[in-house]
Amino acid sequence: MKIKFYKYQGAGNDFVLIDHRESALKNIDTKLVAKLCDRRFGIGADGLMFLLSHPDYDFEMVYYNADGNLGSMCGNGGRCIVAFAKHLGVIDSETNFLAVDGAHYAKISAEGNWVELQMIDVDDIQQDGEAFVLNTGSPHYVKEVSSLEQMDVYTEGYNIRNNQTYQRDGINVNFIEQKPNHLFVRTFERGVEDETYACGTGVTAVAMAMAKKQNQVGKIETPIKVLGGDLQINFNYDGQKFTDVFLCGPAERVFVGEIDQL
Ligand SMILES: N[C@H](CCC[C@H](N)C(=O)O)C(=O)O
Repeated sequence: MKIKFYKYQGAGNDFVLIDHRESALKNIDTKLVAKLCDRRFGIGADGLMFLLSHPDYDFEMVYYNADGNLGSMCGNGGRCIVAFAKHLGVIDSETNFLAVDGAHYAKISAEGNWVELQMIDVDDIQQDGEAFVLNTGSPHYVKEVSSLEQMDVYTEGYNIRNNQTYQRDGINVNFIEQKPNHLFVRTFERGVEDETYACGTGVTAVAMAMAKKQNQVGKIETPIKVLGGDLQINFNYDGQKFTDVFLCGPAERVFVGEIDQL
């Protein structure tokens, strides 16, 4: 049986997308998803998503990490699946859809390549030494560093993700460097177990941690550069809680193909 798939990327975080409304793929297991995401033996992606229909929402997003396991929320994946839903004609310029961490509202540009995705409210930021730890739909560790361009993000990120505190459940590890007009961020992703070019829930966590660290309150807009491009985080912060959180950035359909051997 041939299964049609779409490849999308958002700031270089790349995904395989499958329209599962007609239930195309049966027997989805870890091995199959991991193979489809493999960059040598499969299509290649940081994650794989199914778009499903849902009685109360425009659609439902089901996200798997590249290792084949179900993931927690993926912000860039969420932006890409909104672009996919528009391409399929499931939505037009805005949507309410369901993901693993609950309902999400999003807006998409008329051209279909710029998505502003509302993320969950956050009111709990912990500290681990100098670093901040928070959950923006996925768990994140956020640490400020210097000379981030030269840093060995794989090794440093791997060591934190696999230390005694985080080894069991895993964590996504984000390193930040303050630049004059933006934050530069690099992320080691759980579930990919490698550095990716962008992480949406990660840059959301970064913007929140920095606002808290710098005692900023009010309506805050944070421009962020990642390896794969530019993202922006907007939210309100009253010193306790982050609300009206939006992850804004590009989402591009790269190619369409067929999986013909499963
Ligand atoms: N790339 C994603 C994060 C995926 C979450 C995953 N790595 C996990 O912790 O399950 C993002 O844009 O937010």
